[in-house]
Amino acid sequence: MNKVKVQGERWFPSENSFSDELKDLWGDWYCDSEVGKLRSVLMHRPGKEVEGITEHNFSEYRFRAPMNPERARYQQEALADVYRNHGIDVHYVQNQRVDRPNAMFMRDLMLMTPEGAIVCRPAIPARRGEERAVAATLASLGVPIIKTINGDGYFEGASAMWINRETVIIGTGSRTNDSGARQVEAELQNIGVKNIIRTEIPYGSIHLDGYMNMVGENKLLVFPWHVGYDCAKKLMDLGIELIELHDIEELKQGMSMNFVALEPGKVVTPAGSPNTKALLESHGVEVLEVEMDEVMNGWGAIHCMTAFLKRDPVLPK
Ligand SMILES: NC(=[NH2+])NCCC[C@H](N)C(=O)O
Repeated sequence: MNKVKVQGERWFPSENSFSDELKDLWGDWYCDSEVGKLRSVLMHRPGKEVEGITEHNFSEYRFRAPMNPERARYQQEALADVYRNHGIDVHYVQNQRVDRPNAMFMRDLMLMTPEGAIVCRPAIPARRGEERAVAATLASLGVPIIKTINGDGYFEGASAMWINRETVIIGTGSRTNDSGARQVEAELQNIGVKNIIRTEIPYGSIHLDGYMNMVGENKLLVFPWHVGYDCAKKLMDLGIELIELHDIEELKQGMSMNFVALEPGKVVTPAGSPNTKALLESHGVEVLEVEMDEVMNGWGAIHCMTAFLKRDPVLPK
């Protein structure tokens, strides 16, 4: 008589959550804010792709002016040195395409979350495809990819801004459509984000970081004429202090809001915007400056070039 035996031991699933196991199984990656102490970033060193940007073609790539590759690399390296000097790990994208001059603006290609990265889908044809090398690099580092924007959606990382573990702003406009925004919202809800503030990005801007940026826990620098009233109201109701920057020349020409917080109350910012610097200092923010004029010819600066891989958590008030 052939007896099939039930094996003595049962194989039970682990009831641990993904985030309980993230550190052990993948690595120490996390981001739920723009200001929690910065530990690790992903950048792309401008390679061959920026060597052919001239007077004749710069606007095709949505650059502001031709770019001197050597100077741009030098300025990016100076920024990376500031990060390294603050104990931040700087990782670089591997094997990026050589026909995508905007690839250095890493912010737009991924959005880090507490459980891993969302790989974006850039909106403009001149950028589409940059995300593939980013996905491969994330995989090789061991950063989980929790979502890749697909279907008819497009979404760029700078269309979202973390306020704290429970709150994220998402802006739709020329770089993020409703489908892209909904895909991101679904992922954020899945990992416990409670307040998603949807807002419209004005015609004259492409990303949220063109007119808002966090400088400390519960402290947001804004250009008040761009922030929708409903968005501002929701933020204030959540206890977020809005600091108003009024200098449109510094904001647009000097990209003075395009900074990265190294920790709450300490930012590294493009040099040359004294009014913004004074405003930040008057709110107790320490400001480090780095020359960025060459990089700015690509119409991006410090915040645009820096994707976060790890920040310390920031819990809601
Ligand atoms: N996060 C940002 N603000 N990125 C700016 C990207 C600039 C780039 N030339 C583009 O049009 O895509």
